[in-house]
Amino acid sequence: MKKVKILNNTAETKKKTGISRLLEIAGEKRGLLILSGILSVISTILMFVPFAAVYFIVAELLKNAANPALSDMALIRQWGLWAILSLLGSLIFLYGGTMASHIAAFRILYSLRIRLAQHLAKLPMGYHTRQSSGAIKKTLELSVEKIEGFIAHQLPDLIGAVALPVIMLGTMFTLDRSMALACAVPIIAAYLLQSIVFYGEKGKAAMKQHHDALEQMNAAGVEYVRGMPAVKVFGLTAKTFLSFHHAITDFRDWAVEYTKFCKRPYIIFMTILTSILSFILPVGILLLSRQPDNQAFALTFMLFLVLAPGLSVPMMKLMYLGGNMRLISEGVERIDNIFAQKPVVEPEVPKTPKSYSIEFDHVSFSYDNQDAATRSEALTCVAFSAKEKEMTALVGPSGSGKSTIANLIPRFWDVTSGSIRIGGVDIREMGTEKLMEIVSFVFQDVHLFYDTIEENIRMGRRDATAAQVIEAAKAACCHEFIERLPQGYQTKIGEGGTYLSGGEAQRVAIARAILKNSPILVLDEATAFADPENEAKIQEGLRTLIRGKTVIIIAHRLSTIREADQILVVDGGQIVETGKCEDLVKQKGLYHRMWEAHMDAGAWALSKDQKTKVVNAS
Ligand SMILES: Nc1ncnc2c1ncn2[C@@H]1O[C@H](COP(=O)(O)OP(=O)(O)OP(=O)(O)O)[C@@H](O)[C@H]1O
Repeated sequence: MKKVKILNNTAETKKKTGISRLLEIAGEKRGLLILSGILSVISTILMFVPFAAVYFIVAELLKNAANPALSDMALIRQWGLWAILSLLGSLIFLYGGTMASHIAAFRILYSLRIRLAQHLAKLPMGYHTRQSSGAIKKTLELSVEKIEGFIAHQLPDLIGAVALPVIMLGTMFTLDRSMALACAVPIIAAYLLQSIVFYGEKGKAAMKQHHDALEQMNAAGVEYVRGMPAVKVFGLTAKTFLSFHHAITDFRDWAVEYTKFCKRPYIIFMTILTSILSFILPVGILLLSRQPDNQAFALTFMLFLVLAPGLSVPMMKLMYLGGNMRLISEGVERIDNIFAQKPVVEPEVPKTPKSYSIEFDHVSFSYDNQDAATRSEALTCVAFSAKEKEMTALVGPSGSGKSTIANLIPRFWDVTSGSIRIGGVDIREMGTEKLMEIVSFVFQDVHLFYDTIEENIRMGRRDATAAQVIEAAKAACCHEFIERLPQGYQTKIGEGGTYLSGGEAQRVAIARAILKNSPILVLDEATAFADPENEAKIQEGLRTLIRGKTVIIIAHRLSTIREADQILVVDGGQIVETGKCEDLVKQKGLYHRMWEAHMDAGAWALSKDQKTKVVNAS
């Protein structure tokens, strides 16, 4: 592997910021970039040749000003030819340089996005709940895209914009120091002004605000689009959906403030740069008035007048680059912030469990995204063991901690104290890859990817054949409805209006889990969306799925877990009752009350004459 340490999340990489960090990132494709730089410099030098040609042609004409017929026409034509050829050559080298920088940029972009995506997948769920997906999306897309712009376009421009003035000023100094100084003074002054204003603390703070405001706007925009059903139902608009509205107005306010902040220094900078001639003219005229017969000086003066305006073009480029660079640097900092997030800790020597029983050993847990002052434990000293190949059900009121217990098993979060063991091995000593291999999860909200149904099911096992996918779909009772879709298993979800109902999506998720066939299965509200017909099918799918597996199931409908080997009743983050259904009903505790409510709910019917019952069937 080549030098790709650049964006690894080490403390070392965190040290560099700004342009040096950008160059470090660009350094991943150093060879291509050096080639691009060399080609850009050659192109710049060639661009300078027409100026020299003009100089020599005019010198020849001036030499024979008294009798132009004596001018060496062959020499003049030769210089004319050189001017055209060098201009063409300059364009060819520029093309080569830009190609090299683009290839480098897109390779860097690719590897950066892949590494970012991989790193994000390794972060604990706590990070993802803390960060809005809009903000992450902005970093993944915009900030990375800006780096591409920097490497592909701005880096070669930067080399050209530095090389050209250096060559020009160098030539000027060899021709006439006083006039070269008159040229250099306004340029230095303009740059000092720019760096003081824009690179000062205020300029840096403005760039941070820019990214913050943009991130908030992105996050609120994603929220607005995601919450469209609620937006419609409650008649919200982009104006009345306040967080979105505020994000937009904040960004507008920032833009107005920043424009005000930049206005004056920008105008001064532009005025100085575009008026280099007004610095040279007085110096040149003064010197010429002292030696009116010096033809060579007159020629040099003329060359300065031709060259000087050309200096302002690369200088302007440098200014725009400076502005962009500040924006990009802030974006890079955000990328580095993601890399600096600690992934789920992996054991040095991963252990493999011998069996698939699950044991919660005095587990306490609190979510770290809550305000420290008001933070409370979501789970307190939870202890139970789920035997291998048995079904353990979690029931309890809403917010009691059932999903939290389930989410700790695949290490979406790590326990605050205590430990969770699978087959006697602490899950933190197991290696997440192994853990993910042995645990399947059917979530409350099924997420289907924008892909074919076949690929969505294959997510359970990447190497499954089409026949195995169909077999799993049949077992999960989804083969029939998939066959009815326009392109069967090749139908893309979300395309051409193909969407699945909640129950159908649940069955696809079950098919995935059947295909994965892992020995431990966590089912969170698997029948939450089901209508009676769907529920029967889901139950049938589940029966196939759970056979011979250690199952942890959270179910709202108590009837679905009647046969469970063990029921854990959770309340206020603690396990308050444990046993089989009939034993718990006899205990006359919380489960008994829930069971009664469940029975009531079964008999409940909607009628104008009956009073509405509020039933919590959990
Ligand atoms: N990501 C989170 N960040 C902070 N707090 C959370 C998070 N998820 C859940 N909680 C809190 O933890 C507690 C337990 O929530 P949990 O989702 O485990 O309950 P539950 O029993 O599964 O509820 P339900 O039956 O309604 O799904 C609640 O007080 C909840 O507000």
